[in-house]
Amino acid sequence: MAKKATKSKPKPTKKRTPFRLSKQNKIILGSLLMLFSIALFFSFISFYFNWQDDQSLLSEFKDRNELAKNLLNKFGASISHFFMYKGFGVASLIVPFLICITGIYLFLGLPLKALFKKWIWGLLFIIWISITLGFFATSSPLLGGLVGFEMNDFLQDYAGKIGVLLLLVFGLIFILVRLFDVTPEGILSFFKSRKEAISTEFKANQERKASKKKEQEDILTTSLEEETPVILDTYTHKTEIPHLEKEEKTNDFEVTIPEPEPEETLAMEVESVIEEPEEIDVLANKLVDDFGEFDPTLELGNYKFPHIDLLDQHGATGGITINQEELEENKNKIVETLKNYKIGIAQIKATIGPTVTLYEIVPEAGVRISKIKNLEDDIALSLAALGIRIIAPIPGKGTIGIEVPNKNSSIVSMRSVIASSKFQKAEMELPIAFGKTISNETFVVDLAKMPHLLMAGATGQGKSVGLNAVLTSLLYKKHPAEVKFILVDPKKVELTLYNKIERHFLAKLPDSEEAIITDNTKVIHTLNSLCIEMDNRYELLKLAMVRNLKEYNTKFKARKLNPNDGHKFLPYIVLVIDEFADLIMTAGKEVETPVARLAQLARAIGIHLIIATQRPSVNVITGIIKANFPARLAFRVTSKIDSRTILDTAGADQLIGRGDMLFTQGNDVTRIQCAFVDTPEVAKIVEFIGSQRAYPDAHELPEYVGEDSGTSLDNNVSDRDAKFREAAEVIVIAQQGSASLIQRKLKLGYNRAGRIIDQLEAAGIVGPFEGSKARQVYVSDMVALQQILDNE
Ligand SMILES: Nc1ncnc2c1ncn2[C@@H]1O[C@H](COP(=O)(O)OP(=O)(O)OP(=O)(O)O)[C@@H](O)[C@H]1O
Repeated sequence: MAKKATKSKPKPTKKRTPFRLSKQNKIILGSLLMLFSIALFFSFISFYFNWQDDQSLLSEFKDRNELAKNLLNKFGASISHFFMYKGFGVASLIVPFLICITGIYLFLGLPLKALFKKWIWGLLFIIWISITLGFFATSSPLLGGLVGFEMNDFLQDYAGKIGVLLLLVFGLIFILVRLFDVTPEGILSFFKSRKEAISTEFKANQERKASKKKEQEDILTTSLEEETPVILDTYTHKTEIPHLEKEEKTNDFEVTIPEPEPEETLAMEVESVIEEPEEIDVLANKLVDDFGEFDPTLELGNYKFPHIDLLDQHGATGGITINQEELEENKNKIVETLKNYKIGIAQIKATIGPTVTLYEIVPEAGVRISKIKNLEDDIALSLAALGIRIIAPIPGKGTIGIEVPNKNSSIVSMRSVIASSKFQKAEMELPIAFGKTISNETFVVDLAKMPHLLMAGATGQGKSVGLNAVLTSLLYKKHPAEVKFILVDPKKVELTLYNKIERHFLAKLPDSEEAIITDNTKVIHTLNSLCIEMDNRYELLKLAMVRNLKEYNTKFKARKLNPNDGHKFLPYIVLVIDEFADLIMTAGKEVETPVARLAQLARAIGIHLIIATQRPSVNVITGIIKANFPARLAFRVTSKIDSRTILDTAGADQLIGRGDMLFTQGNDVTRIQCAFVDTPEVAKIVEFIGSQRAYPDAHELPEYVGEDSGTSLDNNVSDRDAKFREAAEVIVIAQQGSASLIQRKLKLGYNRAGRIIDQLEAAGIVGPFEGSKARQVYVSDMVALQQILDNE
């Protein structure tokens, strides 16, 4: 049975492709047709000049002594006679053209479907030309050929000369309109443009003549006048400052797909799959053809990215200076200290970083690593230095690392990391240049991949500078259309500078005056509003059938999403909270819950959180928050416990401060010297951006109506929105209680739709807010809804 089934399988495919040609055969046939078309063309042309001489030879085709004058001899004479004389006359020249195109299609393996249309049009054209020439050129029958002559004769017998003429005119109009898309407007505009071209040409001619005349006059007058000294204005003011251009993304590597070698033994033909384009794709492609891809940056098309000269060098021009003496001294001390504890060293190597030097040691065989680790304090004591960190062993290297602070640390300027090719060429969604690692490499990470960042550090250790470095990195790489910041600054002083870029880069609640949030209740509203934004975005992603913001925006740019359905380009949103401890202390769960929700869910929809705190204690960085912030950044903290809370390991207590930090995104901990960007530099950058043309307002977040406002459950029939009933019907029909559904179907703004949904909740038609899920609909059908509304 099974055998039978497998045997009968290939039959249908065999039936479907009876005339399929292999690739090689297509090439052979294609080239044959192309050559044949060339032969035809030449014989047709030469037939036109020699037909009278050659005509008598046609009956003596087999006689080898008789030669024709046609370029392709008797073959040319015969075939041309057939096409030109007995066929369509001059119009036959289209035949080699059609054969040549067919040959090219076969040769290149192009789909033959399009060819069919060409042949139909070609044949129509041949017939029309032949009849037309037959009609007009009656004295020279070779122009219209026998077909043209006979057809004319035939048609004129029935429709008369005028009838045939009108028929030919109709044929011409048909061909022009259908084949060449000629329209009356097109003809008019063509003549208009010609007229303009002629008149401008005429004007230019006139001007040229006039200037020539003037020149000649000038020469005459200057030769008569006395020579006067000419004062040249040689002072030119250079205003251009070199700009740090946004790098164009290039794809560096090529992927070559090797052609499969033809199999000799068993050749199998694979039918080329022609994917049927979806209706939406066809429309999107047409839109993209007509208007190009959607460009979110177009509204601020003239926006200039800040240039590198806005940042200072901070004296760090020549990189790191190596102090050989210090190196030798430290090495000797390490060797000696370890010797005191009977630990022998087989090898030692130093890597000099901007603030710290890493001594990598390979201990002699048999030495226990834990023994070295326990000597941390003793080594620090003997080196008489703060901030010694022992990494035993260095992951992936099999050595033990001892990090010793340099006596003279060098500042890593923000300028140097922004200018580094690593940052400039970073193909990341939200690239952040934190600073330099111990091996002096610029450290760049993608915030979109983190996807949230927790920062901690005791006061004065460089947190604010770190935050500024993050914001500066993004300002240098992103257009205002691509990213929006929400800045929360309970300290009220650290982030105020960014007020200047409110209408470029900041997002705020509707009706709120200050874009930088300093008030705790506003923080709660903003966080909840962000949760609403998150739900809305998820809804949009669901509608667009994509999994994340990047895919969504790509689809939107390709015009595959209709803005009338509520779709729009979605910028990344980066929420920065400068002092989280303060918020948690005052607002507790009210802040913790939305932060945790956002941290858990917001990664796919482009909302990223950066939270900084001075006090990394467990009641501030709670378990639920910690679990959702895999990327952590620790500046110097005061105790081992704090270091454990933030990094899950000790080490941050051993840092030396002033931007010395540890970064982890999971397992490995990297020591980085944070890039230094001073307040005046930030001021210059925001001034540069702020002075440019901006959006009319800051990016608006969805409105959040707090529970305290009391409007949510006010079931007052007279206060209801005019669209309440319609909205209720939409919700009941769709059985889905979402504000965005009302928004889309009734074309309302978000706030109004939100209010209606609250009124629907108050009327008992939908259930309460359930986070990212749509509200439950309590009314099952329209009859029940009618009853409820009538009884009110
Ligand atoms: N990356 C750095 N390189 C060099 N110096 C730095 C760096 N970061 C910070 N500093 C120095 O440390 C000082 C304090 O830094 P910063 O204001 O960022 O601390 P902070 O942690 O934000 O303090 P607070 O929590 O009190 O606001 C700076 O004024 C600067 O002199």
